[in-house]
Amino acid sequence: MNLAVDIQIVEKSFHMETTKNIVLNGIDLRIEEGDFLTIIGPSGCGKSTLLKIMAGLDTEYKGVIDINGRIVEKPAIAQGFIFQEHRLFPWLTVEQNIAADLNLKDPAVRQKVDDMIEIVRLKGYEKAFPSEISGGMSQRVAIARALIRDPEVLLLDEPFGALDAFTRQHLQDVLIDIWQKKKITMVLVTHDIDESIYLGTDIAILRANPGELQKLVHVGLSYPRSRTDPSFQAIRQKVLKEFEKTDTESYKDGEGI
Ligand SMILES: Nc1ncnc2c1ncn2[C@@H]1O[C@H](COP(=O)(O)OP(=O)(O)OP(=O)(O)O)[C@@H](O)[C@H]1O
Repeated sequence: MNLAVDIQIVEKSFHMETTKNIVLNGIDLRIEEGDFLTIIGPSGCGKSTLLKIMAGLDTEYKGVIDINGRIVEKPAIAQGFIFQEHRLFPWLTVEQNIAADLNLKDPAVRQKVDDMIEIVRLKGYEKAFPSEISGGMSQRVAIARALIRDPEVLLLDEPFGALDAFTRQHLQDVLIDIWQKKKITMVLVTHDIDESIYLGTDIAILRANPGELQKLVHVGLSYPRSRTDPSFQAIRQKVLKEFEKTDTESYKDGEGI
């Protein structure tokens, strides 16, 4: 396997009026091509900040992010980004949102949009507007819009956080399906331990104050996974144990999850 993403963050801090808040400290992580890294950790430990740095949305930090040999210095198509809320254009239909600035009249684009609609399971909703579809469907449109540009890495920040448990589980399966079909490197931030195990080839557990890598857990289970399987539960215990450690270590300053 080739190395897809090399993350070396020496320090990321935010400066308040008189204080300096060190958010990420010494994060050193490598993601192999085609892997699915999930990132979990207590609230405020810097998960979203880490993802934004990887996306090139935040460049004010000490360190370097390398994606397939290219240093990330600004947002680029190579780093697809999915936000918690879908951010679709309300005045465009599903297919127009997926195509966005690409010309839907171009037969090659039309074909790609149709393929994406198939992959994200939205056939029949091509002409619907965002106001006419559910939150889960909107998030699938957002994923299709990122994927149609063939990113090298897809970065997802709590993409299913606002959805109900049933929709969430369905979309986790859709995401696994996309990941397996497109063989794309994925990085997903979540608060949900089960989601991190269900999706990830590897789980990065962060602790807070400052955000540091507590543990990298290799999941090592085949897909599709069963949440009730003893091997799944064994990984869960392992992750929970690490969480207990971050709990006592991260909340020294009285922060809650
Ligand atoms: N633009 C900003 N200016 C100042 N501080 C910020 C900014 N963005 C984030 N922070 C601070 O950085 C820390 C990490 O925030 P971040 O959103 O990355 O954490 P998180 O782990 O994603 O949190 P959550 O799980 O609650 O979404 C927090 O203390 C937050 O207040």
